[in-house]
Amino acid sequence: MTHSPAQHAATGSLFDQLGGETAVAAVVDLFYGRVLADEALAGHFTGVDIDRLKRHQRRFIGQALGATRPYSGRSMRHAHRHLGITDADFDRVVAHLAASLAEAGVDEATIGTIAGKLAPLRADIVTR
Ligand code: HEM
Repeated sequence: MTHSPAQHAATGSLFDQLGGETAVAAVVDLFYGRVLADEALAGHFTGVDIDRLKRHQRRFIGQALGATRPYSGRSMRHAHRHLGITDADFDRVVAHLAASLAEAGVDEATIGTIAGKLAPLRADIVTR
């Protein structure tokens, strides 16, 4: 993260507070580093184009944080329905995202806010 959240806390969306596209891209890189290193999850990503996935994830997370540039990928249900994702998988992925945000210097309260935005997606992403 190039800016500490505190420098931006007074203005803008959560996206701007975190440092915009550059900061989100850094978090997404850390996030997939963790996910792909996790033996319990890596199998889901065999054969997946990770660069493309990172691009979509940057846009998706950006939008969830209030960026004006819209996410134009598939719905979460459509993107994940063939993957056989369990509740445990979902929990691991959210934990890796939280750890990546912490590693990038995002404070606990903001991480909680972001996790709260992702929690409702469980019903669309978990398929078994
Ligand atoms: C908060 C939770 C999650 C979010 C916000 C999220 C977000 C996304 C996004 C934006 C895409 C791209 C969709 C597209 O290509 O149009 C995607 C694809 C994908 N996600 Fe997730 N995801 C989440 C949880 C998970 C979990 C728990 C797993 C498996 C352990 C997973 C595995 C995948 C895979 C393998 C793809 C690529 C599918 C393909 O290209 O066929 N995701 N996800």
